[in-house]
Amino acid sequence: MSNYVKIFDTTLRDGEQSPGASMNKEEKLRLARKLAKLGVDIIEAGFPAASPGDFEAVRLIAGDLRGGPVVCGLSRTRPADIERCWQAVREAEKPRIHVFLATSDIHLQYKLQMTRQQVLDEIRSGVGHARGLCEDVQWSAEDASRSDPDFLCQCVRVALEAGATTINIPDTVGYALPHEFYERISYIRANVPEVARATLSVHCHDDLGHAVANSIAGVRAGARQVEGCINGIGERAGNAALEEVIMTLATRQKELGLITGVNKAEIHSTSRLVTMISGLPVQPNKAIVGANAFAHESGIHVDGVLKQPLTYEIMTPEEVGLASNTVVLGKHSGRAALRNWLSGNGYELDRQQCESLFEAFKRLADKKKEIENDDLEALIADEILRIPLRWKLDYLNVMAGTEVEPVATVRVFDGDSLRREAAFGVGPVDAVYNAIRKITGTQAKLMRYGVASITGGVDAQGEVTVKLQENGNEALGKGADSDILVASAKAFLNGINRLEYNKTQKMELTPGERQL
Ligand SMILES: CC(=O)SCCNC(=O)CCNC(=O)[C@H](O)C(C)(C)COP(=O)(O)OP(=O)(O)OC[C@H]1O[C@@H](n2cnc3c(N)ncnc32)[C@H](O)[C@@H]1OP(=O)(O)O
Ligand SMILES: CC(C)C(=O)C(=O)O
Repeated sequence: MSNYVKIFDTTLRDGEQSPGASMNKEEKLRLARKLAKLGVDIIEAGFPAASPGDFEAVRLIAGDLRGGPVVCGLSRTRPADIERCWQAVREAEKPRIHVFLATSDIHLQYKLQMTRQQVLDEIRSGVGHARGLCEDVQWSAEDASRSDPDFLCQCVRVALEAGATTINIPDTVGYALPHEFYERISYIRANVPEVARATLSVHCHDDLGHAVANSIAGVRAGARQVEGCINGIGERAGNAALEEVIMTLATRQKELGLITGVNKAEIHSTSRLVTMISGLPVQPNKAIVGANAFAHESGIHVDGVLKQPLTYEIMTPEEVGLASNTVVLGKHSGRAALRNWLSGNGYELDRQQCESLFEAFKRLADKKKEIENDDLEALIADEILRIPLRWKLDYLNVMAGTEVEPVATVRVFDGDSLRREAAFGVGPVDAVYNAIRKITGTQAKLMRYGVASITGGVDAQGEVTVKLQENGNEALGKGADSDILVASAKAFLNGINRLEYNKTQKMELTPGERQL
């Protein structure tokens, strides 16, 4: 038996069945081209009988892709659906009609309202009709994992006799356990030996979170096509995430002995395109393509990864198309992570400086979820360079609203003495800044002003970052407070302190500040 596993992508069909993920034909075409670049073997482009738009999308993709994957359309066993499907895929270099019919008693009794004999007849006529139009016909036994195994085998036999070239065994409602799914595929192979003439395929849903495990169980039992969607999108809880299937086969190739034709370096960009087009975000902890899949924060992990990535990475980020892994600085970071950040950002601190920066960093990390470059730059300025705090906010009062011109009264410490001024402005922040300008006499221009919240909730701490420029000198200022006007005043005064310090020290802008 071949060790090549065909990858059947149904992001454009089953993936599109995710509520809210409908795609227009231009989006589908764009994604189909990307999937072709990813190197999947089959693209299920849609369900042509579903709507004129889906018919057009499948037709467009079939006519567009050259030298690449098989282009497939889904169809019920009804003659009109099959004709419509053929009309849509016939221009493809390698067209496929995919006919499905449910085989479980639950579906027969309640949904199809058909007897087993009627189902067998319908498979024979539907697959036979499709085969009369197209050389490549796939038949799927919807709800196969809940079907009576012997009746399922009978259906498979009929589909093969009618000309099916691929037999797909779906776990439509994600009910199977991996060992059961393995047994089901093995049972079909043992009881319908003629299935060896066709490609045996698996199509698993994730209702109990076993879609990928069941797909791998399927190929271990002899299936040689795996169906799924990028990012694991799809009906209800989704389909098997193809990137996980692909990377499982690649990462455990020695043990499984199976290969695919996928260009793995395209995985990440394909995932991003699917997110963009479907509008379905990827959870950060999602395997392979989640934002945290190659990110490390815990000190012990970062220390290990910096010494040897193999300690905590079972595949390289480059393999799946990411430039590198990321080290995230936060509450759980250790000194190795901080030293790594410092050397990467051009700082040479001695041991003692590193220690005091590390302590300040941990104090900040207890308050703030993620530590950004700006935060570390500010800590270095405060903890290592120890910029003197000449100007310090004492209090401020602001009057603003729809009917008054904003006016602020601000009192500031100048060393040990106090100074107070009032000023108008176009808004409350501008009024505060004009009052501070009067007090400090600064000529600094405000080049950038940004607000971020440090904590959540109504008592969130707001953090203001400003970038100031005066006579060619630039400096960052930061201030945090639950009142955004107070945070703004603190940031402005912090920037003025740093500008004055720069003037006396002729201090260059730090690398982090220069990037801003
Ligand atoms: C497991 C899967 O993912 S299967 C694919 C699911 N995807 C979709 O359904 C998306 C596209 N579907 C559609 O746009 C519509 O359902 C259409 C156009 C196909 C059909 O619409 P309608 O004719 O209004 O039928 P409706 O959707 O209400 O019901 C489905 C009918 O198809 C029948 N049916 C279901 N599966 C099949 C099948 N494989 N072969 C033949 N008939 C089937 C049902 O028994 C039902 O028949 P009934 O109307 O005689 O009761
Ligand atoms: C049409 C088939 C393959 C399907 O989507 C399912 O059974 O989940």
